[in-house]
Amino acid sequence: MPLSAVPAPPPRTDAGAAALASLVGDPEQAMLAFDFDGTLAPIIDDPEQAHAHDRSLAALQRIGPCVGKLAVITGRPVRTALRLGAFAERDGMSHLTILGQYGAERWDSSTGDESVPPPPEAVAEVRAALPALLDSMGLADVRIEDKGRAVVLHTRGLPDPAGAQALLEGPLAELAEQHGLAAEPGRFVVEVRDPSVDKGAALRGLVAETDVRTIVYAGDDLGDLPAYEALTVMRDAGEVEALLVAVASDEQPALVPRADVVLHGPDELADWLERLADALDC
Ligand SMILES: O=P(O)(O)OC[C@H]1O[C@H](O[C@H]2O[C@H](CO)[C@@H](O)[C@H](O)[C@H]2O)[C@H](O)[C@@H](O)[C@@H]1O
Repeated sequence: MPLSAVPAPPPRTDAGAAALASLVGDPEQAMLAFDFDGTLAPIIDDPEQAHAHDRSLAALQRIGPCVGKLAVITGRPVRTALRLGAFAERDGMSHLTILGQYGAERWDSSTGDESVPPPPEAVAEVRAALPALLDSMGLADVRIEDKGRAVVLHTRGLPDPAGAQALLEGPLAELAEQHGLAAEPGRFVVEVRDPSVDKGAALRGLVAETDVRTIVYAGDDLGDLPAYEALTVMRDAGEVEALLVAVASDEQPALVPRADVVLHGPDELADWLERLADALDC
């Protein structure tokens, strides 16, 4: 692959460079998979107002027809991801699968079919207990996002978001455990949900059914670590080539040491995707 065909910055690992060469050399055998918030969509205070980055979407519309698979693997419900990314209305996305709520939900652009199983009753029980708990902790201003299968407590926008999150983690873990759920931390959020689904299993399932050889995965937060882990295991076993992209932030550096390519925020991901579209000549 000529140097000019490598989207900058080049991978800092040999395994990442090999995966990028495979992607550019044989895009039909490749899957590009993305987290949504903090990766495709810039982080903002109100989760209802988040939107996918225009330039990333435009680049993906160019890239989509050239590759075997596009995927969005997100903590968002699929219907929310569809609304915030307007994925169903876009050209070039005929190979897109959205796996929502960490893989519990699914939508495929090729058929328009969506699978949204009913939420566990335990989540509604936790949701009902939250106002009293937050009141008792002096944290009544915490934003509650009810996703049906999960409930998310947001501390972004509070005067001390990190302090409020630290205060919440213990009591929420206890409440979640009482209901057979788990409290998972993220970027100024704690999410109470069923821990039996994760992005690693979701990604593995999609790889198994699509027969792709090269996978790119881009993420920014702790919920993306299982996808990194799954790809690392598959790569080390020689099953796939994998390129791990970290969309890094001061808030969450956990993915950086494990990434092949480190980008700083969704704007830099948009730049990288535009260069990739040029390299693929799509
Ligand atoms: O898997 P993802 O697509 O990254 O979804 C994970 C969670 O992201 C959302 O929260 C994050 O984005 C918000 C909007 O920018 C921001 O306010 C918050 O601080 C971030 O943590 C979302 O609201 C959650 O439901 C997702 O679980």
